[in-house]
Amino acid sequence: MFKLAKGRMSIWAVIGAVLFMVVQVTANLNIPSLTSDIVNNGVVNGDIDYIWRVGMKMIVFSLIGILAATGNVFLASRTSMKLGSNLRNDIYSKVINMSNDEYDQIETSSMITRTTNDVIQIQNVYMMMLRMMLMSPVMLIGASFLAYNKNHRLTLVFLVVLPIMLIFVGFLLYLAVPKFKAMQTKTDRLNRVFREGLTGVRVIRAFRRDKFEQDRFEDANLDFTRNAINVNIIMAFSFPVIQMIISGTNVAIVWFGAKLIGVQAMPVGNLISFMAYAAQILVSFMMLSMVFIMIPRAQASAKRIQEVFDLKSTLKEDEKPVQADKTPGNHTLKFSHVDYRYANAEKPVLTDIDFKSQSGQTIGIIGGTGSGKTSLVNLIPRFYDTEKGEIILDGQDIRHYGLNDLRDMISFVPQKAALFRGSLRENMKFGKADATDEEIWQALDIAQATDFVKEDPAGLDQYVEQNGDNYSGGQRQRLTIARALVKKAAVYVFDDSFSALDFKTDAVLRQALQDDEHMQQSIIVIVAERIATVADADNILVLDEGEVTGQGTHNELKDNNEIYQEIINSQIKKGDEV
Ligand SMILES: Nc1ncnc2c1ncn2[C@@H]1O[C@H](COP(=O)(O)OP(=O)(O)OP(=O)(O)O)[C@@H](O)[C@H]1O
Repeated sequence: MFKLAKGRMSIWAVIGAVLFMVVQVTANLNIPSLTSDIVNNGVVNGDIDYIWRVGMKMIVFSLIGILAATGNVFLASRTSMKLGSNLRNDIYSKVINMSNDEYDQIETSSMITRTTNDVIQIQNVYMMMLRMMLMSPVMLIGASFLAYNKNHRLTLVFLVVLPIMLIFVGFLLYLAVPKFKAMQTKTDRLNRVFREGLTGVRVIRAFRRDKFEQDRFEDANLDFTRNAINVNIIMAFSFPVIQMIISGTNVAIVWFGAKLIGVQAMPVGNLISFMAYAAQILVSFMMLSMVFIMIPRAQASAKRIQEVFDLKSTLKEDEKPVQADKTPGNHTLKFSHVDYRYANAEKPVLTDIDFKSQSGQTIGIIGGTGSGKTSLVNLIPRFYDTEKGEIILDGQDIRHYGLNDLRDMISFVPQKAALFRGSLRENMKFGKADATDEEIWQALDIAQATDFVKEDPAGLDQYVEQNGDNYSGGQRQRLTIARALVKKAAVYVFDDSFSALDFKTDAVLRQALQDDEHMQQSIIVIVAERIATVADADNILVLDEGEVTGQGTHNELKDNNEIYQEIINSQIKKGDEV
């Protein structure tokens, strides 16, 4: 937990909070002594002047205490909130820069809980620590010392009370800590089920799984609620017990104190201040135990956050990266006997992938579902790294380029069309921040998106909802294609990006790509399940179970590749054009 705070909290704010706390405790500890003074020397002797003088002192100490407490709360809150904010930023930046292998290791819902709920636990516990954890021992020691000074014999009461308190707090910790710790994993489960339900709501409705999903959610919710209720029961049960212990202590103090006053072994005022110190001792003891209840939960949260930071990047950056050539023309791409295996997978998903291409050429990749097409293209921008073999771009192993430099050379249209909430213009500028409207319209033209974009009078200012939900599947695909085209790259990868387009649009779009001057100077990689989409490619790779069973032009493969023929036959049967 302390490791997480290192460098993310202002040391000056921490020192400031501690100093304010010391001032606050000193002021608070002085007030009971002044009370006994005012009673013993002012009230008992009827000395009004004395009462005024000491009274004024009490007011000054109270004001100092209030101001110091305000300063302490301000600095403690500020620096712990800052810690929370820094942690969130760092987790986000870690996640954004993760390789897909690392990303696959922690579920998205858990990642969200870690960034929000877990960070809040850490932030709260630091605030408590700066407020109470440091204050309690100082107050405990100070109050005990001063109480002992007021009357040695009365202090013996604590020899009975403190062990009772210790046993009770120990019991409380034993009951509450596991439940507090479990809160985080239960929050995770609740978020996961909720998230799945939300993202898959249409599927759930279509398959009439509403009841099943509702039960699943209720189950997770009930589990979470039960735990939360148990935690609250324990806490609710603890307060009256503590109150009872405090009241019992007061009764004992008054009982024995009265006897001491009776035999004139102690002045009346000392009894009053002794009771105040006793309250301070017990309250600080309680505050300390509360912190000890909260720390294990925060530690569990800290462990979960640290797990994210500790994810080792499998993507190693070259210490002396070579400069990438981002100018159009003259680019080459070569896969040299590439194997790839997902983390923890038994066998490679890609074996001995070998092909080459150059600017102006289109590579088609075709194969059945799960044959490894997406896995293959994901290797080009280094979303994952090859297990064996090399991918060579412009004569250099892609691992020799800086990661950002490499990704600048590639424009990628992922299988799942993802758009972001904001204006269409903002979405289109994703790959080229300074793109002009003209460039954007040109890309929309090639992507066959101009017509439906123009239907909205807001044009490029039209609003894109989260995930691009206000567009149809085909429209979303065309917009993601346009976004990729706005970026001027050496390699364009279209991962099954034409699947939601009708045949005509698919054909017109591909023709427009071929006619575009910049595209003619780039390498185009098109992944498809439809023969028609890749038929014009200069080289088509036929993938089957991660292996290239053949490569060549449409006509070559049509004649001599069995799998290609099977795909053609299956699509002819379905009535598709070839
Ligand atoms: N993140 C992952 N972790 C583990 N295995 C994966 C992962 N992604 C894909 N796979 C496995 O790799 C194999 C190839 O998947 P891939 O997505 O590359 O196929 P594909 O040809 O693109 O399929 P589709 O056309 O259905 O998208 C599949 O068997 C799949 O289960």
